[in-house]
Amino acid sequence: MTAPALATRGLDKQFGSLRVAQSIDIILPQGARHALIGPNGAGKTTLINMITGMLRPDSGRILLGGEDITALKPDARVKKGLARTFQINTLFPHLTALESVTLAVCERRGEAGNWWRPLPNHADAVDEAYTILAAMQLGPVCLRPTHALAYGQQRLLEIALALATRPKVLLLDEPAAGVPSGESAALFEAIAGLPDDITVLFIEHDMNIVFRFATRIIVLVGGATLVEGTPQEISSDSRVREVYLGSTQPHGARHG
Ligand SMILES: Nc1ncnc2c1ncn2[C@@H]1O[C@H](COP(=O)(O)OP(=O)(O)OP(=O)(O)O)[C@@H](O)[C@H]1O
Repeated sequence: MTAPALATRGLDKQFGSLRVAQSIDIILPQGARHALIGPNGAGKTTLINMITGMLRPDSGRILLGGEDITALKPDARVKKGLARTFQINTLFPHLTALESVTLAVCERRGEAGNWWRPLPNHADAVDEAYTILAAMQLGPVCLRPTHALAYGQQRLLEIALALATRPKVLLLDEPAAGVPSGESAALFEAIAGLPDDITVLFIEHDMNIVFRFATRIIVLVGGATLVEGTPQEISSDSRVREVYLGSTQPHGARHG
Protein backbone atom coordinates (compact mmCIF):
# COMPACT_ATOMS: atom_id res chain seq x y z
CA MET A 1 0.00 0.00 0.00
CA THR A 2 1.37 3.46 -0.85
CA ALA A 3 1.97 5.85 2.02
CA PRO A 4 -0.29 8.90 2.21
CA ALA A 5 1.17 12.00 0.57
CA LEU A 6 0.97 13.73 3.95
CA ALA A 7 -0.01 12.62 7.44
CA THR A 8 0.14 14.12 10.90
CA ARG A 9 0.11 12.00 14.05
CA GLY A 10 -0.94 13.44 17.38
CA LEU A 11 0.16 17.03 16.74
CA ASP A 12 -0.08 19.19 19.86
CA LYS A 13 0.67 22.88 20.27
CA GLN A 14 0.05 25.37 23.07
CA PHE A 15 0.62 29.12 23.16
CA GLY A 16 0.79 29.77 26.91
CA SER A 17 -2.42 28.28 28.25
CA LEU A 18 -4.13 28.33 24.83
CA ARG A 19 -4.25 24.89 23.21
CA VAL A 20 -4.22 25.58 19.46
CA ALA A 21 -3.60 21.99 18.34
CA GLN A 22 -4.91 19.00 20.19
CA SER A 23 -3.76 15.61 19.00
CA ILE A 24 -4.36 16.35 15.33
CA ASP A 25 -4.27 13.34 13.00
CA ILE A 26 -4.87 14.13 9.36
CA ILE A 27 -4.24 11.97 6.33
CA LEU A 28 -4.01 13.26 2.77
CA PRO A 29 -3.96 10.39 0.27
CA GLN A 30 -2.03 10.90 -2.97
CA GLY A 31 -3.90 13.29 -5.24
CA ALA A 32 -6.26 14.53 -2.51
CA ARG A 33 -8.11 17.84 -2.81
CA HIS A 34 -8.96 18.41 0.84
CA ALA A 35 -10.25 21.57 2.48
CA LEU A 36 -9.42 22.64 6.01
CA ILE A 37 -12.21 24.73 7.47
CA GLY A 38 -13.17 26.12 10.86
CA PRO A 39 -14.10 29.38 12.55
CA ASN A 40 -11.58 32.20 13.06
CA GLY A 41 -8.92 31.17 15.56
CA ALA A 42 -9.63 27.44 15.14
CA GLY A 43 -5.93 26.78 14.54
CA LYS A 44 -5.90 26.27 10.75
CA THR A 45 -2.87 28.45 9.98
CA THR A 46 -1.09 27.10 13.06
CA LEU A 47 -1.53 23.58 11.69
CA ILE A 48 -0.14 24.61 8.28
CA ASN A 49 2.78 26.36 10.04
CA MET A 50 3.60 23.16 11.92
CA ILE A 51 3.38 21.05 8.78
CA THR A 52 5.73 23.39 6.88
CA GLY A 53 8.17 23.68 9.78
CA MET A 54 7.62 27.37 10.55
CA LEU A 55 6.34 26.35 13.97
CA ARG A 56 7.56 23.46 16.09
CA PRO A 57 4.83 21.22 17.54
CA ASP A 58 5.03 20.45 21.26
CA SER A 59 4.57 16.80 20.35
CA GLY A 60 3.49 14.63 17.45
CA ARG A 61 4.88 13.72 14.05
CA ILE A 62 4.58 14.84 10.43
CA LEU A 63 5.07 12.34 7.62
CA LEU A 64 5.61 13.30 3.98
CA GLY A 65 5.15 10.31 1.70
CA GLY A 66 5.75 8.10 4.76
CA GLU A 67 9.01 9.85 5.70
CA ASP A 68 9.20 11.55 9.10
CA ILE A 69 9.99 15.22 8.42
CA THR A 70 9.17 16.55 11.91
CA ALA A 71 12.76 17.57 12.63
CA LEU A 72 13.47 19.17 9.24
CA LYS A 73 13.77 22.93 8.66
CA PRO A 74 11.24 24.58 6.31
CA ASP A 75 13.64 24.79 3.33
CA ALA A 76 14.52 21.11 3.66
CA ARG A 77 10.79 20.28 3.59
CA VAL A 78 10.39 22.34 0.41
CA LYS A 79 13.21 20.35 -1.19
CA LYS A 80 11.37 17.15 -0.26
CA GLY A 81 8.24 18.36 -2.05
CA LEU A 82 6.19 20.37 0.44
CA ALA A 83 5.14 23.84 -0.76
CA ARG A 84 2.76 26.46 0.59
CA THR A 85 1.24 29.82 -0.13
CA PHE A 86 0.44 32.48 2.46
CA GLN A 87 -2.70 34.47 3.30
CA ILE A 88 -0.82 37.68 2.58
CA ASN A 89 0.78 38.76 -0.67
CA THR A 90 4.54 38.03 -0.65
CA LEU A 91 5.40 38.97 -4.26
CA PHE A 92 8.09 41.24 -5.75
CA PRO A 93 5.98 44.05 -7.29
CA HIS A 94 8.45 45.21 -9.96
CA LEU A 95 9.43 41.86 -11.47
CA THR A 96 7.34 40.44 -14.26
CA ALA A 97 5.43 37.24 -13.57
CA LEU A 98 7.83 35.41 -15.91
CA GLU A 99 10.90 36.81 -14.12
CA SER A 100 9.53 35.86 -10.70
CA VAL A 101 8.73 32.27 -11.64
CA THR A 102 12.00 31.89 -13.60
CA LEU A 103 13.84 33.03 -10.48
CA ALA A 104 11.97 30.41 -8.43
CA VAL A 105 12.82 27.70 -10.99
CA CYS A 106 16.51 28.77 -10.91
CA GLU A 107 16.40 28.68 -7.10
CA ARG A 108 15.11 25.11 -7.15
CA ARG A 109 17.86 24.12 -9.57
CA GLY A 110 20.54 25.74 -7.44
CA GLU A 111 21.23 28.35 -10.15
CA ALA A 112 19.83 31.36 -8.29
CA GLY A 113 23.31 32.89 -7.80
CA ASN A 114 23.33 34.11 -11.40
CA TRP A 115 19.60 34.54 -11.97
CA TRP A 116 20.10 38.23 -12.85
CA ARG A 117 21.77 37.32 -16.14
CA PRO A 118 19.47 38.13 -19.09
CA LEU A 119 16.55 35.71 -19.28
CA PRO A 120 17.67 34.13 -22.60
CA ASN A 121 20.67 32.68 -20.69
CA HIS A 122 18.20 30.61 -18.72
CA ALA A 123 16.16 29.30 -21.65
CA ASP A 124 15.19 26.01 -19.97
CA ALA A 125 14.14 27.76 -16.80
CA VAL A 126 12.16 30.33 -18.78
CA ASP A 127 10.38 27.53 -20.69
CA GLU A 128 9.49 25.77 -17.47
CA ALA A 129 8.32 29.03 -15.87
CA TYR A 130 6.13 29.82 -18.86
CA THR A 131 4.56 26.34 -18.78
CA ILE A 132 3.67 26.83 -15.11
CA LEU A 133 2.27 30.32 -15.74
CA ALA A 134 0.20 29.08 -18.68
CA ALA A 135 -1.29 26.32 -16.47
CA MET A 136 -2.28 29.05 -14.00
CA GLN A 137 -3.96 31.02 -16.83
CA LEU A 138 -1.23 33.67 -16.64
CA GLY A 139 0.41 33.10 -20.05
CA PRO A 140 -1.05 36.23 -21.68
CA VAL A 141 0.07 38.53 -18.85
CA CYS A 142 3.43 36.93 -18.01
CA LEU A 143 5.45 39.92 -19.25
CA ARG A 144 3.59 42.42 -17.12
CA PRO A 145 5.11 43.63 -13.87
CA THR A 146 3.46 42.02 -10.88
CA HIS A 147 2.04 45.29 -9.55
CA ALA A 148 0.10 45.72 -12.82
CA LEU A 149 -1.67 42.36 -12.48
CA ALA A 150 -5.23 42.09 -11.17
CA TYR A 151 -5.29 40.89 -7.56
CA GLY A 152 -6.70 37.49 -8.53
CA GLN A 153 -3.81 37.11 -11.00
CA GLN A 154 -1.33 37.98 -8.25
CA ARG A 155 -2.78 35.18 -6.13
CA LEU A 156 -2.41 32.79 -9.07
CA LEU A 157 1.20 33.94 -9.41
CA GLU A 158 1.79 32.95 -5.78
CA ILE A 159 0.56 29.46 -6.59
CA ALA A 160 2.78 29.44 -9.70
CA LEU A 161 5.78 30.27 -7.48
CA ALA A 162 4.91 27.38 -5.18
CA LEU A 163 4.59 25.10 -8.23
CA ALA A 164 8.10 26.12 -9.35
CA THR A 165 9.44 24.09 -6.40
CA ARG A 166 7.84 20.97 -8.01
CA PRO A 167 5.76 20.10 -4.96
CA LYS A 168 4.22 16.73 -4.17
CA VAL A 169 2.03 18.41 -1.56
CA LEU A 170 0.72 21.96 -1.89
CA LEU A 171 -0.75 23.79 1.12
CA LEU A 172 -2.83 26.84 0.20
CA ASP A 173 -3.71 29.21 3.04
CA GLU A 174 -6.78 31.12 1.85
CA PRO A 175 -5.60 31.40 -1.77
CA ALA A 176 -8.61 33.55 -2.66
CA ALA A 177 -8.31 35.95 0.30
CA GLY A 178 -8.94 39.50 -0.93
CA VAL A 179 -10.06 38.34 -4.38
CA PRO A 180 -13.48 39.64 -5.47
CA SER A 181 -15.99 36.82 -4.91
CA GLY A 182 -16.82 36.64 -8.63
CA GLU A 183 -13.18 35.79 -9.43
CA SER A 184 -12.45 33.22 -6.75
CA ALA A 185 -14.15 30.36 -8.64
CA ALA A 186 -11.80 30.98 -11.61
CA LEU A 187 -8.86 30.81 -9.23
CA PHE A 188 -10.09 27.51 -7.82
CA GLU A 189 -10.71 26.18 -11.34
CA ALA A 190 -6.97 26.65 -11.94
CA ILE A 191 -6.21 24.82 -8.67
CA ALA A 192 -8.63 22.02 -9.60
CA GLY A 193 -6.79 21.63 -12.91
CA LEU A 194 -3.47 20.82 -11.22
CA PRO A 195 -2.11 17.36 -12.08
CA ASP A 196 -3.17 14.46 -9.85
CA ASP A 197 0.38 13.87 -8.66
CA ILE A 198 0.11 17.09 -6.67
CA THR A 199 -1.82 16.62 -3.43
CA VAL A 200 -3.64 19.75 -2.24
CA LEU A 201 -4.87 20.95 1.15
CA PHE A 202 -6.52 24.36 1.13
CA ILE A 203 -7.92 26.66 3.79
CA GLU A 204 -10.98 28.53 2.59
CA HIS A 205 -13.79 30.39 4.33
CA ASP A 206 -16.24 30.58 1.44
CA MET A 207 -18.36 27.45 1.83
CA ASN A 208 -19.68 27.60 -1.72
CA ILE A 209 -16.10 27.24 -2.93
CA VAL A 210 -15.28 24.55 -0.37
CA PHE A 211 -18.28 22.41 -1.31
CA ARG A 212 -17.57 22.82 -4.99
CA PHE A 213 -13.85 22.06 -5.05
CA ALA A 214 -12.98 19.87 -2.04
CA THR A 215 -13.31 16.10 -2.25
CA ARG A 216 -13.07 15.85 1.54
CA ILE A 217 -13.34 18.43 4.29
CA ILE A 218 -11.59 18.55 7.67
CA VAL A 219 -13.38 20.71 10.24
CA LEU A 220 -11.16 22.17 12.94
CA VAL A 221 -12.66 23.77 16.05
CA GLY A 222 -10.70 24.95 19.08
CA GLY A 223 -7.52 23.29 17.83
CA ALA A 224 -9.12 19.84 17.49
CA THR A 225 -10.64 17.96 14.56
CA LEU A 226 -14.41 18.09 15.01
CA VAL A 227 -15.19 15.90 12.03
CA GLU A 228 -13.83 14.91 8.61
CA GLY A 229 -15.88 13.75 5.66
CA THR A 230 -17.16 14.28 2.15
CA PRO A 231 -18.88 17.58 1.33
CA GLN A 232 -22.22 15.78 1.60
CA GLU A 233 -21.39 14.35 5.03
CA ILE A 234 -20.13 17.71 6.30
CA SER A 235 -23.11 19.67 4.98
CA SER A 236 -25.50 17.38 6.82
CA ASP A 237 -23.48 17.12 10.05
CA SER A 238 -25.39 18.74 12.89
CA ARG A 239 -22.21 19.56 14.87
CA VAL A 240 -20.82 21.49 11.89
CA ARG A 241 -24.09 23.35 11.41
CA GLU A 242 -24.04 24.31 15.05
CA VAL A 243 -20.48 25.64 14.89
CA TYR A 244 -21.13 27.65 11.76
CA LEU A 245 -24.64 28.92 11.97
CA GLY A 246 -26.17 27.72 15.18
CA SER A 247 -28.02 24.86 13.49
CA THR A 248 -28.77 26.04 9.93
CA GLN A 249 -26.90 24.90 6.81
CA PRO A 250 -23.16 25.57 6.46
CA HIS A 251 -23.72 26.11 2.72
CA GLY A 252 -22.98 29.70 1.83
CA ALA A 253 -21.76 30.53 5.33
CA ARG A 254 -18.79 32.83 5.43
CA HIS A 255 -16.59 33.22 8.48
CA GLY A 256 -13.70 35.65 8.56
N1 LIG B 1 2.45 33.10 17.71
C1 LIG B 1 1.33 33.08 18.45
N2 LIG B 1 1.35 33.35 19.77
C2 LIG B 1 0.23 33.31 20.52
N3 LIG B 1 -0.99 32.97 20.05
C3 LIG B 1 -1.07 32.70 18.73
C4 LIG B 1 0.07 32.73 17.86
N4 LIG B 1 -0.33 32.39 16.61
C5 LIG B 1 -1.66 32.17 16.69
N5 LIG B 1 -2.10 32.35 17.95
C6 LIG B 1 -3.46 32.14 18.43
O1 LIG B 1 -3.77 30.79 18.15
C7 LIG B 1 -5.14 30.65 17.75
C8 LIG B 1 -5.22 29.97 16.41
O2 LIG B 1 -4.74 30.87 15.42
P1 LIG B 1 -4.71 30.50 13.88
O3 LIG B 1 -4.17 31.69 13.14
O4 LIG B 1 -4.01 29.21 13.69
O5 LIG B 1 -6.26 30.31 13.56
P2 LIG B 1 -6.99 30.20 12.17
O6 LIG B 1 -7.97 29.07 12.29
O7 LIG B 1 -6.01 30.12 11.06
O8 LIG B 1 -7.78 31.59 12.12
P3 LIG B 1 -8.21 32.54 10.86
O9 LIG B 1 -9.33 31.83 10.18
O10 LIG B 1 -8.66 33.79 11.54
O11 LIG B 1 -6.99 32.73 9.99
C9 LIG B 1 -5.73 32.06 17.77
O12 LIG B 1 -6.39 32.25 19.01
C10 LIG B 1 -4.51 32.95 17.66
O13 LIG B 1 -4.74 34.20 18.27
